[in-house]
Amino acid sequence: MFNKLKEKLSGFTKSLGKQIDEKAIPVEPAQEEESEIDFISPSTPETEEQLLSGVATEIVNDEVEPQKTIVSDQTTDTKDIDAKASKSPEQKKTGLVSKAKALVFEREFILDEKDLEEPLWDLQIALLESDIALTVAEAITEEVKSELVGSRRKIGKDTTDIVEQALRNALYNVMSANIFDLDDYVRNARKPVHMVFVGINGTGKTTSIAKTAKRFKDMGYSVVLAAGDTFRAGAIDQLQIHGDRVGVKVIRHQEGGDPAAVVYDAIQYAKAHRADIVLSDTAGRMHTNLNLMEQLKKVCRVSTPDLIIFVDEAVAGNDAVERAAQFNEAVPINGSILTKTDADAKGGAAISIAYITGKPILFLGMGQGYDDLQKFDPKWFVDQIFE
Ligand SMILES: Nc1nc2c(ncn2[C@@H]2O[C@H](COP(=O)(O)OP(=O)(O)OP(=O)(O)O)[C@@H](O)[C@H]2O)c(=O)[nH]1
Repeated sequence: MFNKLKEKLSGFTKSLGKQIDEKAIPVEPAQEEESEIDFISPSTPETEEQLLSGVATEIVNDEVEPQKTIVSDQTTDTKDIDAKASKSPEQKKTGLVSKAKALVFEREFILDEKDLEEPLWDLQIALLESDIALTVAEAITEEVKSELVGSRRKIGKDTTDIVEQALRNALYNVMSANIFDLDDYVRNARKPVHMVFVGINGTGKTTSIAKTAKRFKDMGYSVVLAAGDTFRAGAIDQLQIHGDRVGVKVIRHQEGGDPAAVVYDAIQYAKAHRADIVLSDTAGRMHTNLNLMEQLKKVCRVSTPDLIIFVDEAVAGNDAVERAAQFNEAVPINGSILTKTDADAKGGAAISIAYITGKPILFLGMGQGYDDLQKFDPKWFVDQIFE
């Protein structure tokens, strides 16, 4: 999953990490420790021993005090304490010198806009090549820039950590638009909750309905399916097979019938049988097919769904994002399901779709089995990319 994207982001992280490494400079030791370094400074020879013995006494006292209680029942510790207390001034001095050295080797860096110009350009290209929509790629690079430019940052051994964290935050932020917990919603909503699934042909809409039905059924809800794709030959039977396999009722009419009537009947059935959830299939259609889009608007108007869920395949990249935006204009969607993420190397649609539509991703389809449905969580997603 997302292997190409992982490669590209890792390339960016490494090259900017290297640049930071080259730019990083040793830092002045912090104030407190500076005074300790002064004790061993050859420029103050008369006071050095005095000061040093003062500090050493403090250290020894610090170390002895808390252990006094242990001393009474652990005789071996007494030796330790004695050893510490009897360190020569030279030994104490060496301890302080090594402490000072460790501090001097800490490094920090400040990046300015110019430092980042080229790497951020490379990042933007890498994101575009991963099928991330232009506005989203710009938003990500802006976030990375604002996190890295200007502020003074200390670095540890691995400079790539800093870059990775900036990227993680940026990706998380663009993907977490209007986070919405579908499970909470269903738990609290008036029943039956009605969800209509929309999208183009062949992207995995019917399979996603079956997966969603199974998921809710496993959670203890009773689910009814509405075979609202009366347009495509075989679509009704296909949904029936899925319904039988996952063990939920399917309401169906004749092929070529009015989809709004099927959906209406499914809701009546659910009310009569106190079912919790109705999931309605609709005919796949291109967003450019105006007649079919008008028909979809009618289905959504007549059946007043609680949620309209857009389904598309992650492998379609930018096309999926564009379709989501256009369906959202026709019948305001509440969220998306992205299928076939298991076969998607680029990750562009998954990263862009929530940002572009302003509506959250609800689930990711991750295989052909009924359980291959992952509730979407931006943090989980970002972890997958950097695992
Ligand atoms: N690898 C993989 N395949 C999937 C996933 N979801 C669906 N598929 C497959 O995609 C194909 C199309 O799925 P359908 O559910 O029939 O697609 P649809 O959108 O309902 O198509 P229409 O009925 O033509 O509207 C099937 O072979 C599914 O098994 C997924 O998450 N991963």
